Amino acid sequence: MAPRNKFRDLDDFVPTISDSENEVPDLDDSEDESLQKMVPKASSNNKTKKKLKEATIVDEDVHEDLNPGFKFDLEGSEVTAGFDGWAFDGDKKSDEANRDVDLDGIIRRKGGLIKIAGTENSENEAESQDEQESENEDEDAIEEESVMENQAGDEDEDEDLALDGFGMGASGETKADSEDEENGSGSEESEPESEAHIPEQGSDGEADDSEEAKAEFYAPDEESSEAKKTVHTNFNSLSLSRPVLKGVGALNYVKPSPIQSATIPIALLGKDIIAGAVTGSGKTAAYMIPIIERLLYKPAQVTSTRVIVLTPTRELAIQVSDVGRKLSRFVSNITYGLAVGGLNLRQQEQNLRSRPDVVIATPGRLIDHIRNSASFNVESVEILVIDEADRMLEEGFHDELTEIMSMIPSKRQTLLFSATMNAKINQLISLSLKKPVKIMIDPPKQVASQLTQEFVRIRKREDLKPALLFHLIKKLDDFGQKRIVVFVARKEMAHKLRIILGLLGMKVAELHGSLSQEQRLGAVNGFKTLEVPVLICTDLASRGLDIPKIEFVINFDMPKTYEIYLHRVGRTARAGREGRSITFVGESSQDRNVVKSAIKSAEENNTQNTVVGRMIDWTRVEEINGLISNKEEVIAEILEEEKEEKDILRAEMQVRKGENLLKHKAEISSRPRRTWFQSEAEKKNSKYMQTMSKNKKTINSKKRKRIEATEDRSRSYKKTQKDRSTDQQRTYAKQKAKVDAKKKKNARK
Ligand SMILES: Nc1ncnc2c1ncn2[C@@H]1O[C@H](COP(=O)(O)OP(=O)(O)OP(=O)(O)O)[C@@H](O)[C@H]1O
Repeated sequence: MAPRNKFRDLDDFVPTISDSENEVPDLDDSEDESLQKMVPKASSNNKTKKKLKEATIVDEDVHEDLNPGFKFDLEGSEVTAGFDGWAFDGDKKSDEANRDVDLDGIIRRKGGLIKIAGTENSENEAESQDEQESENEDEDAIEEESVMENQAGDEDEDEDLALDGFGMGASGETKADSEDEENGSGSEESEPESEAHIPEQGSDGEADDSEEAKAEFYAPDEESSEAKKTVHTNFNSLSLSRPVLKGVGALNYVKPSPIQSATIPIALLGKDIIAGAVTGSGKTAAYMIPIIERLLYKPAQVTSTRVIVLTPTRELAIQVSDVGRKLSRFVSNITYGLAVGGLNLRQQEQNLRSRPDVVIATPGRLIDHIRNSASFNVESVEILVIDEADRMLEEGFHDELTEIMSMIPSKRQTLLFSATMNAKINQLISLSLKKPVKIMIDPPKQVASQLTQEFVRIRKREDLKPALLFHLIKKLDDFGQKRIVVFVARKEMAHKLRIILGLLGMKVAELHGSLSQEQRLGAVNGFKTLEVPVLICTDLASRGLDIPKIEFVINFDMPKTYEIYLHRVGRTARAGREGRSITFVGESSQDRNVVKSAIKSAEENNTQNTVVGRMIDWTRVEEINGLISNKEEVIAEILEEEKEEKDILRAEMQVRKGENLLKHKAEISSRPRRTWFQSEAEKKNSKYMQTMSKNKKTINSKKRKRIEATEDRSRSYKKTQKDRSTDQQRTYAKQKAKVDAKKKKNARK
């Protein structure tokens, strides 16, 4: 029989999974549990029901399965959805719905994706891999120099890597320079995809919490220092049950990471926790292990959702569910469910109907399911985890979190995990934590110790960046055996780079918010299997992406803040492995500040030797750029062709949608309308109000009236079923005409 949890004997054991009042059951015979607590009370959650009634009713999302895929508009700034790609394939759409433009096919037709003359480094030609590697090493030796070493006497202005980090004043103040930003990516048309909302650390303008406030809010400091002091050198000493230990062992975890060692015992005690540890330090298992351990003791007969894990992105949710399933693979009766946007709503509904023990959710979709999915409820939730808590509290999830808090029982255990934890007490209060134990591992502003950080100063060669990227990828891994993640600020750039590199013979994948669910899954899975070893992504993918062995992270565009930089480079050098980041540095103060912070942090942590400058053979890069310049026209043609194909696909989709509508009209109109938490306009307003209150600015009456007017407008008119039906028929007719015209045109070609 599996060992019992030693904490059960402790006086201060606070139960969360409802085994508490009774004897500890045997693992394989949990029928002697008290049932009452697990049975949802009929009278509970009146508040929820009231809110349900009051909820705004908007259009039914009856055709979400017919999503025609993403439209890539290089002129616009369309963002369709947050990232949700992960190793999840339980939610496949029909082949018809999956049809997508074959961009690689177009690139190939235009002469790309084959090795083209002039793109190979001379040293690579007709040489064995060994020979090439040794040459690369030689060249690397020339290319790399320590940023920390003063290159006195070297007058070459471009390659002079000075003690202060490219003459950028690294050892000076890291505060934003007062001078104007003169370059950077200001020439781009649209907003960066997701960076803007991540505030600079310490720049939130809120005063630090007073000592008295902290003493009142948090558990005594001794509890957290005691937890950190007691280092568990193996999982056995954490008093976990055998099936859990087997699950941990199957993942090859030998030793608990510091955050796991400190938090697992406290979580097993049922206490609330606020935990922070650097990215890649094993936070997911730090909360999943105690959850699984506690679920072992749940009553067998009653199915109910006992644990909710909230994450900001669908990708992270899917990843957490993956880790949970793996860790509990030797536990027979733990079930998981997902409630995340972007995946098939009806399939999720079906799954949630069985009331899985653990539901991993993004906030909006969770609210949707609580309101609209028959027989799913959260009345028996006993543990709530908020992953990436800092981001959740910062990024406009406030209203959703408040709503969720009002729906789940207040008698629960709450666990907050984050890579950084800047949230102030007044932000945390709404989460109704009970004397949380605060456990912060590692100084927050630090990269993994096995990470080598390289910087390349771009100066006025912004336009050479695509060529430089190609040159670097070839140098780092000409044989496609290593995974390289490239971060860019905008999805348009990710797309364009895919085409440019494709035309130079290099197949790469893109990952950003304008892709459909299937495209994202395809990109991530192809990258995981090394089918496509280079993944170009925006910051949507910079958090939570845990793919084993990413060797290199290239920051094609410098992130806005050092915090985002930490998240990006945290994709490599995970769990004690080695990794390398290469960052292109422009001349803007923003770029300089990130370099300064990296160097300063390395100095403080005595890891100066891990920050190096990379010197570049710019002549070679210029040559590659020449090849790219010759292809401007082809690039434009590819984009045009892609757009046309997308238009056709979309139009065909509309036609099918129209046909379906007509065919299933009666059934569709008989479905109950879904209710939504907030309309888009309400959400925008709410975010605006939050920003205003955060910035402590008062809104003048004019602005307030304008906001109220928008709010009223968004609520005053709701489409009727008839309106919708007329709209759809009109669209159907239009799209059909369009498709016919296109088909005719193509036939003439
Ligand atoms: N005790 C352990 N021993 C070895 N590897 C571990 C251990 N715990 C976790 N890992 C591995 O470390 C990697 C990072 O873990 P995880 O994604 O949970 O980190 P994280 O702190 O949540 O990162 P992020 O903040 O980026 O989400 C994963 O591949 C995970 O399997």
